[in-house]
Amino acid sequence: MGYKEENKLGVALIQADIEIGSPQANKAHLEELMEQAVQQNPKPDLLVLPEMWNTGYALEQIQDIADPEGQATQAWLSSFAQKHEVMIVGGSVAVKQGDQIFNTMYAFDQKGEKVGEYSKLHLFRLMDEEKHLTAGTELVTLDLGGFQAGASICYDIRFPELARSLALGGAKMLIVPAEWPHPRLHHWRTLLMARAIENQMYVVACNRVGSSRGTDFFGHSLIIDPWGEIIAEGSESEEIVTGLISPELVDDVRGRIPVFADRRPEIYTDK
Ligand SMILES: O=C(O)CCC(=O)C(=O)O
Repeated sequence: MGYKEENKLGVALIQADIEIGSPQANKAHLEELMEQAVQQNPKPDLLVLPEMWNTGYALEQIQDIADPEGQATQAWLSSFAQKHEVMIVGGSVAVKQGDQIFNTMYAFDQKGEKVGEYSKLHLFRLMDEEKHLTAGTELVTLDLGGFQAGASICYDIRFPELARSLALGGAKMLIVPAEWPHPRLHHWRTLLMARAIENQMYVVACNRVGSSRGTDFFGHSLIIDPWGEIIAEGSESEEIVTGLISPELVDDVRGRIPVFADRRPEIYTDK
């Protein structure tokens, strides 16, 4: 049994290392960690994986190793979710659609039904993403057991407009799979904290660990509450980071400081 009876959601972030360019090895490794996560007592209700876990940033080979239509990834996530009766936000994977490659998140409920998918909107030029990937075009909110979760991926958190739009659309949680490296730990923690405080929403962020081609990824996966308090934070090693979140706290914080009612959109510029 999970946490359902208390109207709370138990979240487990799978803070894993990723082997660049090796989708099969990464899937097998993640599955081991996910098995460990669902053996915990109480069992988490929701698992969240890191960004681009199938290929890592093997961008020069990405046309050859991205998952065609995301089919293999979706079948695997759906079957794990159904078998273990757990919701999964499957981080993101490189997905091939025709000649284009997207950085795409898939989410499933406990019955293995797809809840939604989201492709990263903001491509990260520092890693040449825009040379190899195609950006998504849609805002996505996932219904995770009645808890509305806005979708974002890594670099997306540098764009406060995205989290604000998702919050205005009803999201009470921001989900953030990432491959965020040193030396920008300060940016990662500060931006995530800010997105939580300014939007009075949970932030659930799963970053990878380990090194690829001279880049060191620091983990520090975070679960932050709508008051900006850290519920759980990962180390720099592989681990499962867990925490309990409650939709009522979002309403409580939004009731205490009515940021959304006090906005002045008629004065802000759009562009
Ligand atoms: O914005 C950053 O500093 C890191 C972003 C990133 O690594 C990514 O989007 O993959």
